[in-house]
Amino acid sequence: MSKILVIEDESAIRRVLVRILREENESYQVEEAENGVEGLDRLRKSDYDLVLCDIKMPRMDGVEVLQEARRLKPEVPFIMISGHGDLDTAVQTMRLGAFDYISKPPDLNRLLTTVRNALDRKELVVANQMLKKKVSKNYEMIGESPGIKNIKEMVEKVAPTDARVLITGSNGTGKELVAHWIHEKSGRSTAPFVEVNCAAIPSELIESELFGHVKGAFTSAVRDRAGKFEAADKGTLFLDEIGDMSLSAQAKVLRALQENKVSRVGSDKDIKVDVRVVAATNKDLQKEIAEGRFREDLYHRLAVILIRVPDLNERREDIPLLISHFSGKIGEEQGIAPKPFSKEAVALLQQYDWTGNIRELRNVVERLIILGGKEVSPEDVRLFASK
Ligand SMILES: Nc1ncnc2c1ncn2[C@@H]1O[C@H](COP(=O)(O)OP(=O)(O)OP(=O)(O)O)[C@@H](O)[C@H]1O
Repeated sequence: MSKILVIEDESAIRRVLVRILREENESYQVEEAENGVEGLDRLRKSDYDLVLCDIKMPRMDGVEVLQEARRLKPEVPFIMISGHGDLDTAVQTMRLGAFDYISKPPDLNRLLTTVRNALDRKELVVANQMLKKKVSKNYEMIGESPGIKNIKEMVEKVAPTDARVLITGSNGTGKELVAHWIHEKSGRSTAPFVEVNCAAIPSELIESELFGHVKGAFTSAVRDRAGKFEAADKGTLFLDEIGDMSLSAQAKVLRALQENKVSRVGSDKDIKVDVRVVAATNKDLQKEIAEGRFREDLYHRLAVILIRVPDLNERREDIPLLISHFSGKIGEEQGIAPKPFSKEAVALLQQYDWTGNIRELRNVVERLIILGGKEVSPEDVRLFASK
């Protein structure tokens, strides 16, 4: 069902529009308003999939209605109805965000095609928004501590730029989460987020993984293959555990960053790439540089912006929020209601030594949900939360 609102002061035209729409499709639920003020009022109180709005009306004209509606409900498409003499205004309304305009007296075919197109677009916009919400919910960053607030502020500022970011912190502190966030909040969010765990790939394969290879470049290269830099074109490449990358791969990454070009292993053809690199490490890269294991020039290329994710032990005030967040999530995954934790149990968990590891905390919460009583008690924590 599609809910359509017709805002038109001339009753004859309003009636024609309403009738045409109702006859066209039984699933169109059409409502009417006889002036802009009433139209906006309806728009405030109810959700519509489409608005048809006259431009010239007494009290409040169509342009004003459109502007206010863009503020209130920007996802609702507007089709403007223009009479003699306001064609220029009709064109202008497109710049203000109107989907399209039709002229009076309305041409039946044009009207119905425009209505269908606008409704299709609305569906797409809504589906897209839902998808985005789902994604950003998955990467929700829980915490109200100054450390987390600071990271959220930095992400807001840094994400829309193309600046490279180096994220540091111990294991399981949430570095990958921060990288996802930077991508989601950037202009690159519709392009891929590609992750490479540099520590998990044997050093002899890392170059081919990152840059691809051509057939015959080495024994197992039986066909041409694109690397992760190419896969991340227009998007974000997340180089996790960058401190574990071999020196020869580092040299190639440096070149890719300097020239925005890569070449596949075994080929000297350059391929242009547009990639934002976000890297992460749990190592002290200054120490790695001092000991000759990490290139200083690469460090400076990567660490334009530095984000340090604090250990959980440095932000214990976030532990109760994380416990209830994980309890809800685990309940959702297992199709059960979230299990309550007693205040004392939470307080006890808050004192544990977690170093940085949020993953560890999640595991403990899961264990307590499975093994603990109806309400998780300090006794349960003592029994089951040992690491
Ligand atoms: N602030 C947070 N709020 C909610 N969940 C979090 C938060 N930080 C981390 N997590 C969750 O904890 C787990 C570990 O986080 P993540 O993988 O981002 O850490 P990491 O620092 O990249 O780990 P590693 O060093 O092992 O690569 C993930 O499941 C992540 O969703």
